[in-house]
Amino acid sequence: MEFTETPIAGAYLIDVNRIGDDRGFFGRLWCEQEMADMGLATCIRQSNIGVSARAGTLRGLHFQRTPHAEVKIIRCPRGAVYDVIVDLRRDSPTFKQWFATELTAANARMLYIPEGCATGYQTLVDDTEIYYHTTEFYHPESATGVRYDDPAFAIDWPLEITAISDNDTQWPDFR
Ligand SMILES: Cc1cn([C@H]2C[C@H](O)[C@@H](COP(=O)(O)OP(=O)(O)O[C@H]3O[C@@H](C)C(=O)[C@@H](O)[C@H]3O)O2)c(=O)[nH]c1=O
Repeated sequence: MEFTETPIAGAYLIDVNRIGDDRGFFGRLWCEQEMADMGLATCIRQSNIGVSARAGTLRGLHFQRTPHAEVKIIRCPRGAVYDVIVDLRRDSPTFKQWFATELTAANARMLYIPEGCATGYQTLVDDTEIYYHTTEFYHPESATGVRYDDPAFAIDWPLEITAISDNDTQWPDFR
């Protein structure tokens, strides 16, 4: 696994170290030891799938508040997404900054999102699947979000939005 810190403090891109041969390649998607060596979370409590039918679908931006804050580790085994993280940690040097990367089936890239950051994604092609781990159980009472078009962040999304939940259009302005 190859770890690259993003411009958001404590958030990492995790790429597969591809060991290739004439059949294709082999690589690790998860290794508790390598995560621990990097000082990253190792406790996986849930693994979730999200499937979106249409390109342009936007989900997010979501996070869980303390005491149920969680790390998420996201990848895209089918299709492609533009995945955004926003730093909501008031004591962070990158507070209110955002960062985006493309996660695709072809690049097999993962995004490690620390506690206190919200994440959301827009699908870039039809029939896209994301698969992600969380370090905390789902607690609906702690689950919340910030709006994709909140002027506090001014996130650039790549496509016209073709589908979004009512919840995700209604998160209040961030203060
Ligand atoms: C996250 C989650 C949702 N649910 C339920 C709540 C709701 O009825 C239904 C669909 O939930 P949502 O509309 O929140 O699904 P979705 O918009 O796909 O939510 C996801 O968005 C991305 C950006 C994330 O970061 C994820 O953590 C998750 O919040 O599933 C669970 O039962 N368990 C869970 O762990």
